[in-house]
Amino acid sequence: MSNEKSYQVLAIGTKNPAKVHAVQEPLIRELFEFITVDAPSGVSCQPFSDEETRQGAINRAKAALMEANADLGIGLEGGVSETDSGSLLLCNWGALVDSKGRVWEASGLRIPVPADVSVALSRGQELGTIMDEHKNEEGTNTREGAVGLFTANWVSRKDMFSQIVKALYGQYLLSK
Ligand SMILES: O=P(O)(O)OP(=O)(O)OP(=O)(O)OC[C@H]1O[C@@H](n2cnc3c(O)ncnc32)[C@H](O)[C@@H]1O
Ligand SMILES: [Mg+2]
Repeated sequence: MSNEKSYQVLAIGTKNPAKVHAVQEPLIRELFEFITVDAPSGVSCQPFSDEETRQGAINRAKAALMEANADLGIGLEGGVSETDSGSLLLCNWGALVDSKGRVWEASGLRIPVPADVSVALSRGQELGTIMDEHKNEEGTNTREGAVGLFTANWVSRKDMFSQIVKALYGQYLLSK
């Protein structure tokens, strides 16, 4: 008789290292084989509402699961949402799906987008591009992200998405 435990395949619907590490770090002791998939979000590159961002996360999770023929799929999506007064908030969503079609959702930290960045977003620029120009660097979205820049690096993009991942996985465990 074998004592070996079986690994489940968890497909992560992105190749962005900030998001991939946000999934791998909290789940490192769980029995998962991780596969990264460049999954389409099915929404705009820069989601502009809570609902669009949430839908992007669900679409990515489902596409990753299908593509990798995995047991579980996870999607993480960043966007902005408008408040009643017209200002913008950074918003972030995650979704976990299983092969039976069940879906778990969680959203993360919301933080105001500074006025000058909001103006650039309203002109149609993508947040990642605006952040890169601001820092005069490339690929800030794969590292600290906008949330890092807006919090003096007290919260990184990975930390923020990790909390979403923990909330997703906890809900999934409770449902088993
Ligand atoms: O490869 P993917 O997974 O698409 O990674 P991404 O960085 O493009 O991530 P999203 O599509 O989820 O994010 C939408 C846009 O918001 C940007 N962004 C950067 N930092 C962010 C943050 O902390 N929160 C939300 N969005 C952020 C991101 O670069 C995109 O322009
Ligand atoms: Mg993107």
